[in-house]
Amino acid sequence: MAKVGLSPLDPSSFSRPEYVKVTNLALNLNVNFDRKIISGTTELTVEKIDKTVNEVILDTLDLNISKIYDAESNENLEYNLGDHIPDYGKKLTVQLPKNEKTIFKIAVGYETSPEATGLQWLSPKATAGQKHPYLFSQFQPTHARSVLPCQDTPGVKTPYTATISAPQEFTVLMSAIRDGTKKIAGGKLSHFVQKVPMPSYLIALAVGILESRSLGPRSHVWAEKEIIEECAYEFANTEHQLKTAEELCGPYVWGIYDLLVLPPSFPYGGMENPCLTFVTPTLLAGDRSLANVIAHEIAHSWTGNLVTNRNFEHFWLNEGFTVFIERKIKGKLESAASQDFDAYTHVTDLNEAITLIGKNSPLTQLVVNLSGVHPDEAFSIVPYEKGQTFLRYLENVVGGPEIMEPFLRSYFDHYKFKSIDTNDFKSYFQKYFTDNSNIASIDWASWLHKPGMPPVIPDYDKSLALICDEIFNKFVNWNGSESCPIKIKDVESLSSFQLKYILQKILEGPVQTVSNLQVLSELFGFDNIKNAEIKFIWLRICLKAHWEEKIDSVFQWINVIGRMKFVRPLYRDLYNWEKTKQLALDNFKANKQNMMHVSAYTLARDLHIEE
Ligand SMILES: CC/C=C\C/C=C\C[C@@H](O)/C=C/C=C/C=C\[C@@H](O)CCCC(=O)O
Ligand SMILES: [Zn+2]
Repeated sequence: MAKVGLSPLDPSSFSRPEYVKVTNLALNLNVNFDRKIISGTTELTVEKIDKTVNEVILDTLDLNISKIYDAESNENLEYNLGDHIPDYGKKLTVQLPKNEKTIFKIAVGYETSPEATGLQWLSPKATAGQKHPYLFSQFQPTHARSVLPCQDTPGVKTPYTATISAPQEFTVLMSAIRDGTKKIAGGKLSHFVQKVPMPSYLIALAVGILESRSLGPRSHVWAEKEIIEECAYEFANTEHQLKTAEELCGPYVWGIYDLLVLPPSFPYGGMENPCLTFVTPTLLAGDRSLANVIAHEIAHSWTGNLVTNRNFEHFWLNEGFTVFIERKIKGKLESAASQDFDAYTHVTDLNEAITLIGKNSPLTQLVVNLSGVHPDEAFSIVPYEKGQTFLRYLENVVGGPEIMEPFLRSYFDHYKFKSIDTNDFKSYFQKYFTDNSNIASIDWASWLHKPGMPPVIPDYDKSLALICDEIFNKFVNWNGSESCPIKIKDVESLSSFQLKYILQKILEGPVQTVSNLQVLSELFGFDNIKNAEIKFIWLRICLKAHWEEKIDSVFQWINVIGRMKFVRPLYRDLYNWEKTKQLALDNFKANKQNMMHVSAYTLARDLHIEE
């Protein structure tokens, strides 16, 4: 059911940019760690699209508004705040000055709530340095409205400037070009400019005690000093990845590409905030093996950030394209076999996700209906993996990468700086390939609108998987009485992705005995494994085997890291084992105040807790 007052163009926003549209944002905000609030003014430039309309509609969530005024005349403006709709907030309707102008500057004075869903305020003990607090944001999909009044829909893109005041010793970073700092009494001002129009969900802010290291001509990595050298080592290939992405996609328009490695509670692997990708420290494997997430975030510089889904019902346009490009970068930097291995092994993940959601659930369609469903609730890997599968299928139909890649560059160029929906993509594709008779066979309706697994799974190169299948078969056919049939020499040349694939097969296969798992653990050194992807699957295998000694390790890990990709399945596994069900519920209750809103919100649903 659609929620009252939400837009017909975007079921997750109150705003109506088709009448009056925000065209620029200027933030002037102060960060108060003691009160856990941000306060100040956001100035919005708005333009009448429909000259007969005299009000602008904005999204807000838990903002305490003190006044709204015409920034040019300083005259107060009338406004109305609607009823609070859980998860969506309040519709803010501002009456525009009554004159002949079509462009206005309105300023909103306000402060945020300490519970702002788009912010995480960390106490010193949740940081590596342990001495100072830390603040970071995560606005995708609809949390920008908890920090600034805005048209919080990806259908609206604007440039922004910001002046942020914070205590002197802190570094302030945003998804923008840094434009200098100035000392003031009791703190400092940090200035930012983002000239490229972008949606509200890409505005980002982090404030902490940070250091940086250069990664290349247009990149720095930022992190707390305790992990900065590790980060500089891990992400040393960033410039190679950027150059490869540019060869595939066209010019990089954002100027700089910096990385910020956040404290472990960050809920995602990475977030593609322009000029400053946010990443989880769970990428720090020590051997650069998880830097594919950086390729993913770099790819977003075109897919999502330059060409943006009009609303989150078309999220696959952001994420399916991004995974497709990420794997192409991998193919160019490593090999075609590893590109395909990545795609092939994720078919299993897609299947697992679809089974969990329900193979007939409309949320497993590529294009979803989000009326009455919050995007955070609908989020899964389906748009990522089903989306990339569709694009790979289309690539095969049109004649391969040599034909598809020029199309991709043309598509990015055609729709750059715009927000589009699936029909825009479809019509551009059909027009571009109008002379290609193969495209008549594409069953668009099934691909886009049917739930469940994709209609076609492309014939991927499985050479790297076959090596793993042999090792897996040896292990599962082992009765445990003779010595383990897997030897060091069988596994030492495996990549961490191959090891992960073997473990995934073990997880999906029959329950293992603890004694067989002990042998496997010694062989691979799982007790001290640094690679978070391996650690994750390994702990799931241990829980499935009801290996009681490992329960503590699981809780220790999920109480430190916040990455939902790992934390959610582990909580679900704990919930599904009678011995750990109540422990999981108690642990969640004890720790949810340390989690970001999105983690607490989705975990409460996973654990069937009525909030
Ligand atoms: C069908 C889905 C419909 C709507 C979802 C829209 C937004 C989802 C929202 O919850 C925000 C997602 C943010 C994602 C950020 C990063 C991911 O790419 C990370 C993926 C998982 C990981 O690696 O940790
Ligand atoms: Zn992504």
